[in-house]
Amino acid sequence: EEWSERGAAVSAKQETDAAGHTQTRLVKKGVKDFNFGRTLGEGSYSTVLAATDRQTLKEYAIKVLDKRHIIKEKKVKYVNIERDTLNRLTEHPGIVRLYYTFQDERSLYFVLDLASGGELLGVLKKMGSFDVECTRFYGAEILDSVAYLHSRGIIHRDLKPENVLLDRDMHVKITDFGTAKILADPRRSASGNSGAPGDPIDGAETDRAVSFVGTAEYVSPELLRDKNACKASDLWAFGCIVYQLLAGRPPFKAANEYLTFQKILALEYTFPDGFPEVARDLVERLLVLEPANRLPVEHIRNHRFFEGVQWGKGLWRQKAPRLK
Ligand SMILES: Nc1ncnc2c1ncn2[C@@H]1O[C@H](COP(=O)(O)OP(=O)(O)OP(=O)(O)O)[C@@H](O)[C@H]1O
Ligand SMILES: O=C(O)[C@@H]1CCC(=O)N(CCc2ccc(Cl)cc2)[C@H]1c1ccccc1Cl
Repeated sequence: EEWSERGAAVSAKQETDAAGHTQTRLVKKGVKDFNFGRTLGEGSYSTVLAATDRQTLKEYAIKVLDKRHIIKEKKVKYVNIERDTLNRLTEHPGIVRLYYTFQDERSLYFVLDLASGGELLGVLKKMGSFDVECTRFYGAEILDSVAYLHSRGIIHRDLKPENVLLDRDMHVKITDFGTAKILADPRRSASGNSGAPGDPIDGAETDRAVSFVGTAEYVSPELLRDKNACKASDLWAFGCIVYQLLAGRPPFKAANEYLTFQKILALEYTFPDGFPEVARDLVERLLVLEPANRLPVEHIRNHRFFEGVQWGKGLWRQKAPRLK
């Protein structure tokens, strides 16, 4: 049988010797336990391959990182953040799950859920834009997943349609946690900050210059202004995504990053004609400059736009709406 502790899974091999005594040897999974298939995609420091476990025939996505490249690019911190974050996010259907990690002399391997439906961005580009029903479904699954991240003290910090993957049943699988922020555990940190919206994040990062800013179109004003990300920063990005699904483009987009940042800080965006009123009200309550004044998760769940959505397990068991 297999069991995994702290993201490292070992499998037990039963062996019986000549005298009929059985031995249980603990064996860590490795490259040889998989048949590697097609390349699913490339990152700046990674290659993601489809792979099949040779014993269980289960399919995975295996993210392979070249150690030399990571060290040269000084990205070791991101690797450890990705591992620590994924190890904390173990039981939500909307988050790409890490089954185990292993390494060889050249590479690091993350064995992850296979999201064979590709990126939400790709689907959106093909459709142009989503109707209200599809936006409601994908918005609800993304929100439910973000609520889980926040409940585990994690801020994603780079939510965007590229990082919302889809599994084979077209349900959401959020990925890309190397740039996430793990809030100090309120029970442990002296500051006892609860990571409430607008609260500065735990001491570690605020002392140093913030090492990371998300993707221009989805960056929150507080990150641009005070270099501080908080849980409400993910809700800003969520507002941008809901807008983008319905409008077919993000609310803040300019010829270059600097002009995009200026639009964000000035809250300079408009709704296209025909943008559904009920969605407009929701977006206007999320794209608010002051993080503490953004609609919190529980109020978003109860917003008219999500009327009729079954939150909880029901959301993840229903069939994804046909994209039309
Ligand atoms: N679990 C997965 N299942 C299927 N495809 C995946 C999975 N994880 C990543 N991919 C695909 O592989 C590609 C590389 O992903 P990866 O997370 O390694 O890098 P990235 O975050 O996209 O790039 P960067 O590191 O530059 O931000 C992405 O385009 C993504 O669509
Ligand atoms: O936490 C873990 O899962 C182990 C712990 C033991 C270990 O040595 N590593 C690798 C640490 C590491 C990180 C970056 C580079 Cl470039 C090299 C090694 C960790 C690791 C192994 C495989 C894949 C990812 C990681 Cl972080």
